[in-house]
Amino acid sequence: MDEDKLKEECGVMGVYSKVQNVSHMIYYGLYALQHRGQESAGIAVSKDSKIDCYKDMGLVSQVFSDKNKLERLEGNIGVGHVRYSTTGESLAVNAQPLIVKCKNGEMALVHNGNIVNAGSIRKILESEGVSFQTTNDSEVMANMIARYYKDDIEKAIKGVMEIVKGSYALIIMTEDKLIGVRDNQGIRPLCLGKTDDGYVLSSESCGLDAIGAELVRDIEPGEIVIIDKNGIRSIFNDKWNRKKLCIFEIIYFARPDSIIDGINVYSARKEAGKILSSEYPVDADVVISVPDSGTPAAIGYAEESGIPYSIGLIKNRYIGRTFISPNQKAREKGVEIKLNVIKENIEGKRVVLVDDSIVRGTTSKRIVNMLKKAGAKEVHLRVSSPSVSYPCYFGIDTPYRKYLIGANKTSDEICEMINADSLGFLSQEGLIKSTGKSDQFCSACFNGDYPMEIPREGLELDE
Ligand SMILES: O=P(O)(O)OC[C@H]1O[C@H](OP(=O)(O)OP(=O)(O)O)[C@H](O)[C@@H]1O
Ligand SMILES: NC(=O)CC[C@H](N)C(=O)O
Ligand SMILES: [Mg+2]
Repeated sequence: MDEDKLKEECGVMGVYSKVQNVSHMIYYGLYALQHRGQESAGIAVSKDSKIDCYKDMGLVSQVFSDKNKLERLEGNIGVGHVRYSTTGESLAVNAQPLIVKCKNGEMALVHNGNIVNAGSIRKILESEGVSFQTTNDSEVMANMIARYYKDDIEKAIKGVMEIVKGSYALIIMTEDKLIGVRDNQGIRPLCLGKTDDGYVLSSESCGLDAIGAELVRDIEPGEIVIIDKNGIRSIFNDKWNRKKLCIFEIIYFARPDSIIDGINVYSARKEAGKILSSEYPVDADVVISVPDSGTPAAIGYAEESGIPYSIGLIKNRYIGRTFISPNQKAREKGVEIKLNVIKENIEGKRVVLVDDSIVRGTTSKRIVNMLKKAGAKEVHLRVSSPSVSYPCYFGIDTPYRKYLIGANKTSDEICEMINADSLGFLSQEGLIKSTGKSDQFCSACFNGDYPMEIPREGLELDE
């Protein structure tokens, strides 16, 4: 894993229509899911037993800037992907959808998640004569499904689900079917929507909203949902379906206008801010957020504490969500380009600064100093999640453990390092409470309690 990356995800989208071409719908859906991955984008459609695909490096709008590329993708079933790599470099060859040969011709697959035993499965498949076009883990799943696809694809998928370890929200397209799959613990999200003439699968419900589809429900852990000309049906790989949704989806990844597993992301973030205020109250004059993802929690903190909310930092909207830079110095400069202070709102004031998470500490260190330089009298940092102390092996590109500030420093040490007047992290109990659900989450980044055993090869990420 590249030590300079922050963290993101991948977004998947699939549309089945009885009557119309779907590439435009997938395009707009991916546009809404852009925050989940900014490295590459692609769309594949199926028509007359033939799959057409276009993918490249860049944002959705850049990859499809020439609208002819979209026009040429004709078909009434389609899948799309926005990628942030976890396994396999960030190269065009690793962009998705992946197209592989199978029983009746071809199938396309898009994947969000990370397979922790992909390396050993890959070796077995290679020894059986399977050749790979990419270095990513998603192709291991695609090739395995294709290989076991003898009579029906559902059986093949079920078989693969028993062997593959890790997290996956998959959408698979064959010549006549659109299939959604969620891993046995539902670590990564996937939801189902309905249009007038068909169905949609999307990583988040904001992808459905973008194309006017109605949210029907979330795909269950271990569920395989099959959409074809006969309608929709599901089968279950019910071996271990114990829900373990990635809590970081709720804290940071997902868009606040999404609903995931029945959790309204905006409300959960706001509630986290309220709980944070009761866990770590402070006398102050103003509450400000670190935009964008810290804003709902800051509003909650202000509401609960009675301290007025104001805008203290402006984010340059032309800078991507996660600022990726070649080295730490550039990354620190990056925070200054990305965020700037509104001096009159903080000058001479005791400021409560609310962010959703601290990973390396780059953002908070820089911002506290920016605020002090601009005249803030005191800066009290409040973080609406616990301290990130363990790496993720299931799709979140958190850095090596040695770069995780929470793995190496106590809260007091972090406070001193970032030059804040006080620091408070939301408790794990407070975080779970903010979701309004019982504990059905993977919170391994905070407590090291991983949802499955991680094979030796998976741990290589942390070496
Ligand atoms: O401690 P650090 O390593 O600096 O990482 C934590 C920061 O990164 C994320 O924001 P990001 O800039 O990725 O996106 P956002 O604009 O959506 O908040 C997160 O919201 C924190 O602000
Ligand atoms: N972030 C993701 O979900 C990435 C999917 C897949 N592991 C890849 O590297 O392409
Ligand atoms: Mg942020």
